[in-house]
Amino acid sequence: MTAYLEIDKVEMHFETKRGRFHALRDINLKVNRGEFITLIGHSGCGKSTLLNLIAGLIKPTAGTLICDRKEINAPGPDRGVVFQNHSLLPWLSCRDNVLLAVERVFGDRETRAQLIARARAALALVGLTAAEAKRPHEISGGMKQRVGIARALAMEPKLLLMDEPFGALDALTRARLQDELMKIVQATGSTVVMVTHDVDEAVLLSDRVVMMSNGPAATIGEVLDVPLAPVREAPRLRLELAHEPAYLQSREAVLEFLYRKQAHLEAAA
Ligand SMILES: Nc1ncnc2c1ncn2[C@@H]1O[C@H](COP(=O)(O)OP(=O)(O)OP(=O)(O)O)[C@@H](O)[C@H]1O
Repeated sequence: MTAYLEIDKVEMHFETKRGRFHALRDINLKVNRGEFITLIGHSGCGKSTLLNLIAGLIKPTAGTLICDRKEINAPGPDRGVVFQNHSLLPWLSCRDNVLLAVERVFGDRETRAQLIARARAALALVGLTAAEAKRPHEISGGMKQRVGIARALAMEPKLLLMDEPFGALDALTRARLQDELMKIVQATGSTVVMVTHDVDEAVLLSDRVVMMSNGPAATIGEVLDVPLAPVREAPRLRLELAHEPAYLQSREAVLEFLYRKQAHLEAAA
């Protein structure tokens, strides 16, 4: 089976005032359709850079990224992106923020009523029907983030890219949105690549946790297969997992990588 997303020998350098900066080296990763992947690593190791490469927002210095057999060289509606800061337009209602994205993808082949129906369905999926007419300043941080997710989902992307989508939220809101995301993934079967700093979030949600080494010239250090039933089959239940050996061992493996293996390298550098 060919992978849905294929990252092959990717290198990323940035030209800076102080010369060339080697951000990523020899990144190789294959993601299958329907898989949920998280990228985890210490701050500055290049997680967002890798996500931006997949989104097509930046181009690699070397190597190739292929999505659904086509080389990625620009952003596209097949890849929906959710950033940490919702980036909503403040003068538009929640519905119109979502509608804007929907129009870009489906505007040339659907009526306005159909486009509005799509925007409303996406807001319903994240539980925001009641807030449709509100503008961003009238809703909470968690709700804004849900509008951002609705906007990405409304484009029906085959690949959902999320850069610390819940990073700015309090722990309870974060847990609620993680649960919601699991339900959405089950309903849509989306393939997801998500950047996170949070070990529990990574293990709770993913089929595989991709652990990155420290930069400069960061690369994929280890990939952990999480031996739990995939979220796309049934949302995982956090309270049950708290005592589940497979969950606890996975969590320990990620902590070990981040705080023992990578901490040593950092100290030695
Ligand atoms: N446009 C750019 N120009 C120069 N250097 C950059 C650029 N973008 C990122 N970098 C550098 O590349 C490295 C990786 O940055 P990136 O934002 O991808 O890390 P990250 O793992 O997402 O960090 P964090 O977890 O703190 O968000 C950092 O050292 C950063 O300073």
